[in-house]
Formats: sequence, structure tokens, C-alpha cells
Amino acid sequence: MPSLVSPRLLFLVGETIHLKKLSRGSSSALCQRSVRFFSRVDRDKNAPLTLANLGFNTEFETTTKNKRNKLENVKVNYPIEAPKSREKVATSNKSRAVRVKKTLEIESAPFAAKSFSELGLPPPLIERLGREGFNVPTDVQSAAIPTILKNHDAVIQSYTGSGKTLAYVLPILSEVGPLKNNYSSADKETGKKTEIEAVIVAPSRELAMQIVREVEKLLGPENKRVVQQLVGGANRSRQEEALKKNKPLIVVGTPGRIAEISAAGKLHTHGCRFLVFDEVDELLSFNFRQDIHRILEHVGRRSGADPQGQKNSLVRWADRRTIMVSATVPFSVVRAARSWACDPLLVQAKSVIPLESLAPGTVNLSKPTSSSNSDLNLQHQATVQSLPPALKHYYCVTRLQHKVDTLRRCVHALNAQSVIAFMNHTRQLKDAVFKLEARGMNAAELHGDLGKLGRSTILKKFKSGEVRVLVTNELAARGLDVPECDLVVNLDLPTDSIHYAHRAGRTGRLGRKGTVVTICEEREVFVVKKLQKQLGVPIPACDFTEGKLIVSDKEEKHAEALR
Ligand SMILES: Nc1ncnc2c1ncn2[C@@H]1O[C@H](COP(=O)(O)OP(=O)(O)OP(=O)(O)O)[C@@H](O)[C@H]1O
Repeated sequence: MPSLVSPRLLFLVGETIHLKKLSRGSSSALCQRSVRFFSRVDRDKNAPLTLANLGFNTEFETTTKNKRNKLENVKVNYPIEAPKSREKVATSNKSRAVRVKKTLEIESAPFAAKSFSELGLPPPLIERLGREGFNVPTDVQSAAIPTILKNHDAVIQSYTGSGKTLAYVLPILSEVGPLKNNYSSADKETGKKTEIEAVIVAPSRELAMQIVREVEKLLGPENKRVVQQLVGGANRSRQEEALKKNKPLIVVGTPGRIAEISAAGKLHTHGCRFLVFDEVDELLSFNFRQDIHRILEHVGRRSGADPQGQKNSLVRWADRRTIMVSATVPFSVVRAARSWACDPLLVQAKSVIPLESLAPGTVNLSKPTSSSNSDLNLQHQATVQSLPPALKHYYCVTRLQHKVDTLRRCVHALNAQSVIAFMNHTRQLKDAVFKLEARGMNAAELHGDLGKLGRSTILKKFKSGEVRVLVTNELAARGLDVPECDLVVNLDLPTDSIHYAHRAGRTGRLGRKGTVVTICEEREVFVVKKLQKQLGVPIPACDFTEGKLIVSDKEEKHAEALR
């Protein structure tokens, strides 16, 4: 169960996960690559890498030691040099790109691609996407897919519900499994020794299982065995047997179970080409530290490389693409990415910038300049652009003993059909559910103390609409995708703006309408005001009277001024 993690702890762990770090100089020498930009970028090194300021559609430049190659009119016009250490893979991408002569307009790609085919995905995958109703990539997918296909390590940051899962799953499926380019019958050979090619790590079972379902959906029922979940709470030996029998190419799991099976020698990931950390800031928390360390040490380690003997960690993982994903990116993630990844890029919906170029004040993630304000600064930087723009936020003041009743009135006033109510302590959930049910509202509790089966049954009931109000703790705050959820209620205040952002993000997904209501006591109002400031969104006071949500004119005007 993901625990509540303070931002200080996230910082601390970013520092304490021990890996031999490379100096900047040695890093680029080792990877034999550099990020080069065209003149416009060279003039302003700190400007975000947008297509316009990169001279999109003009030239694509690759430098190999002293040799310069120029490619013109490439399909995925991506002006950042592909990492040299991965030249082999990149070459195939480039040759494919050169064959297609079509030139894209600046406005149409890749940040605003109108179709998946513009992003260089293989036709079988595009067909599967179409069949599943995915026709137009989201902004973050338009930015991330070509970046990863160009062999870059990446930190993907974009607001909750903006489609970050497919942003990394699609490049993986382009290169791994039956939907990849040039998938041949030889690949299908039965009994052939196959190695895991992608490892996706998520902080909770629910999230890992959700990712598995997303991958399975695209692979189709005939290829379900290509992906396997390795989550805690389920029978470990059955998972190990399935690994042996099905020889999956992609595994998705929680850190503990992946590390456990790896330590038992039952998970062979040395040839792995993709390592993804979904909800990476949560994975940096102290309780995952050892497992993440093991995963980092073993996944994609070159054969023959000795983890103790090698001086430089990146030599050993030069062929592994490391991708880190979250709606909130505190500086601990930036620091971790610099240690674990090779020249990583920060991918956001409308920009791609080298992480190394992040300097105070240039982009929305910057290193706190002074320790005095660092906490506030960190929170602010980490949560900017983490919330869907269409979300509406309110707070309602009530007495502690009236909170659940206020929740009930709130649900009626907004006519919400699918509600997630967050509390901070597991022991309080049952009482809240009891009070709601007593007033005729279908409710259920979800928390980590329930077994795996109990958790998935309740989630199923919530998704199907059988349960109207899901009362839960932080377990459900991260990554959970229930598109129908139209209201999130904070029955207890979240510990900080990062937690607020992830809780709030369970509603209003992918452009849908959504409302977030924080029910608090008078003495807690100053915290809401602080959250409002850190998140950069108006949170006006409201009340629920005669079955309606009421916001005073004064509050409305104040909120309008903040928008
Ligand atoms: N291109 C697309 N077209 C239509 N639907 C999409 C597309 N991409 C993703 N989706 C759907 O959007 C929803 C949200 O996607 P996803 O869970 O990946 O968001 P996220 O950014 O990872 O959110 P969070 O930060 O909360 O984890 C999912 O139901 C997903 O199937």
C-alpha cells in the first residue's frame, strides 16, 4: 500500500538511493552522445524545446564523433540527436523515417498530431488502437512517443488523466511483441528462448493491474501472454510458474514482488530494453528504496557486466531506456533521473527539454534556490500543471461530526453518480460507509488491509456503478482510472499539494467534467488557501443548501480573478 510520503522524504530518498553517479563529463563520454540543437536553441539554451524554436522541418542533424550526417525531411522530425550508445536501434528508426518522404507542418506534429500514424507507430499497432477506439493521440502522447522511439530516456510529466500510460506503452509495443515493426514468423517460434524486454513498475497492485489490462487490450486476446503481472498479495509461485511457461516479454508489477522474484533468480531481465517507473515520485519513497535499488541494478544490465566491478553504472545499462512518469515531478525525481538515466529529456504536453538544461526560473520545474523557502517552492514547482484544466474545485466548512452528512448533501447537490471520498486513516472508513449506507447511499470502503480479491471486487462494483461512493485512503489516489468518476471529496485534508493533485485527478479525466470538494473545519481553511496558492487553481468556498451548490458572489469574483 502506498504510504503517505512527505515531500522532505521524497527529497531524502532521491539522495539516498545509492548508485554510482556519473559526472556530467563522463556521462556524455560514456554514452557518446550529446544533445544538440539548432541555432535558435543555441541562442537561448534555457528556452523550452518546442518545435517552433527548434526550427522544425528544417534539418535533422546527427553527429557521430567527428562525422556529421544530415537527414532532411524525416517523418518524425525530431531535432534532438539520438543517443549514440543505442545507435543500432536508432538506425532502424531513422531508415524507416527517411523512407517516408512526407513532411509534416509545424502545427500538425508531433505536439498536435492528428493521428497515431503521424508518430511513427507500426501499422498493426495503429490498427489495434483504432479497434479499441483510440484514434487521436493526446498532447503528451504526441510529445512522448517520438521521443522514446528516438531512443531517449525520458521523464514524462503531464496532468492527471492525460493519457501518460499509452505515452510509454505505445513505444514499447512498437518494439516489443507481435505488434512491433517487422515482426516475423521467426519471432513466433515456439520454445525459443525469450527474455523479458520491458519492465514496468507501479506503486500499487491496482495500478499495476490497470496497466496490464491496458497492454492486454492492445495486444488482443490471442497475445495476452506477452504481458504478465507480478504484484504482491497474489500467489508468488504461480507467478513464477507463469513466467517459465508463458515467457512474457513485458512484466508489470509492484517493486516488492518484482525484486523478490528477481532475487530468487526467476526473472531474467538482463536483456531488458525498457524500464518504466510509473508514479515515479511515489516510487522514490523510503519504503520502496531497497526494491527499486535492486530493480535498477539488474534490469537491462549488459550480459557479462559485473555490478560490483564496473565503475560507471551507465556503462552497464547503456542499452536500457529508462522512462519515469508522473503528474507531479518534485526535484527529487529530476535528481533521480539524472542519476539513473542517460541524458534524459523532460517530456511535457507541449515541450521536450533536456533535463540537464533545467535551471532556476526557466521552466516550471526548477531547483529551489534557497533552503528557507524550499518546501513551499518544491510543492509549488512539483504540482504546477498537474491538474486537468477543466476541473472545478470548492471547499465547504463544517463541523467534524457533520462531515459525512455534508458529503451526502454534496453528492445530492451535484447529482454525482460516481464519487471517491478520501480520508487519511483506514479505521475511519468503515464508520463513514456505515453513515452513508444508513442514509440510503450505496458506499464501500477500499484500503490496503483488504485482501487482493476484496480490493478488486470493490473496485469492480465501483466501476460498474453498483457502489456510488467509494470511501478510501491514499491507496486509490494514484493512477486509478475510473473515467465515470464525476466527484472527488476530501473528507480529510490531503497532506500536501502533491497528494491533493493525485486525489483530485481521479475525476475530470481526459477532458471530462469533474468537481473536487474539500470538506474541512473552520480551523483548516488556511490549509486550503495554501493549497490554492501552490496549485495555482481557485478553490472558492461553497455551501450545500436546498439540494444546490451555492457559491457567494464574493467568492465567485475572487475565484474569477485567480483564473
Ligand atoms: N489517445 C487517447 N484517446 C482516447 N482515450 C485515451 C487516449 N489515451 C488515453 N486514453 C484514456 O484516457 C484515460 C486516462 O489515461 P491514463 O490513465 O493513461 O492517464 P494518466 O495521465 O496516466 O493519469 P494519472 O496521472 O492519473 O495516472 C484512460 O481511460 C485511457 O484509456
